[in-house]
Amino acid sequence: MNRTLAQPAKAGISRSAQTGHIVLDRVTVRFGEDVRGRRAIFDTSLEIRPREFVCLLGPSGCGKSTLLNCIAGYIRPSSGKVRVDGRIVERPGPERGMVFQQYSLFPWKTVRDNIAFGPLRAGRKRADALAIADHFLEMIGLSGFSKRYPAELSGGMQQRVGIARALANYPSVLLMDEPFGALDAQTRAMMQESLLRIWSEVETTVVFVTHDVDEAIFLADRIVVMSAGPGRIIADQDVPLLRPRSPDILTDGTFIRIKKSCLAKIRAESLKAFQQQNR
Ligand SMILES: Nc1ncnc2c1ncn2[C@@H]1O[C@H](COP(=O)(O)OP(=O)(O)OP(=O)(O)O)[C@@H](O)[C@H]1O
Repeated sequence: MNRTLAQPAKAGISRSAQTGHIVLDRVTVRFGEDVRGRRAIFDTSLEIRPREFVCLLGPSGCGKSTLLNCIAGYIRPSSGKVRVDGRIVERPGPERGMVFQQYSLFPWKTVRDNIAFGPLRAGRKRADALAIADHFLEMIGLSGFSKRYPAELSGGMQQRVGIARALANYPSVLLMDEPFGALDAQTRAMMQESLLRIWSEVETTVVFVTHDVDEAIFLADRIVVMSAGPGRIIADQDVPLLRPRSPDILTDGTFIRIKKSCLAKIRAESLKAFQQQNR
């Protein structure tokens, strides 16, 4: 696997190769005022190693986004702890970049200024911030679009800018909540390949939420399947497919075996979730 550093020296940034270690220790999240509040996640422990690419799968409403938001620091667990690189997560931070399904770019800023925003806010000089933006624009293949505004780009291009914007903070962890969910099938397939190429150039742990089993297997080193609410981990499956990956692996025997296993688990949990909703 070719995992070279994304030229941080040029931008004056260096990071230990071992950052991006995530530990969830018996995390429960309740929404509501007291212990009778509805539990979205229950007593969940999980360890994700530096630079791992982990996909979270599970039925709708099982707590995937809640778990991601706990790592991001947007939600504080009702009990248990989340640690990233040994530090307890208490609030959002630039070392944990987030990419949402909705592109969430600043519509009034150019593509280049959207990407430069994080480094500027972190106190970098404008010239440095723009150099970082240019570096990531090149990485995502949109150097020719630096002066455009988000509304002038396709959905896939906007999402590439969203990824570049998160990476411009040189995060140790990249959290992605169904980032390709709003894209058509062809664009989505191109984005998956593009993401793997980008990931091969940066030293970042990725936690990626999706409903799409093919997408999860294509991208991940490891797939974590969650139960119907309250979410718990019911399967933790390695994906032993070689990298770099091409769409040919969709017909590989190992791919199909993992797909059957994941689909069976998700179907069983989706049935439970459906029955819970109709009670
Ligand atoms: N802010 C909130 N207040 C109250 N309940 C919430 C809140 N956020 C999420 N929930 C509830 O927590 C549960 C888990 O939601 P979450 O969005 O994490 O699931 P999900 O697996 O990401 O769902 P989907 O796949 O449909 O996006 C759901 O029952 C949801 O209604």
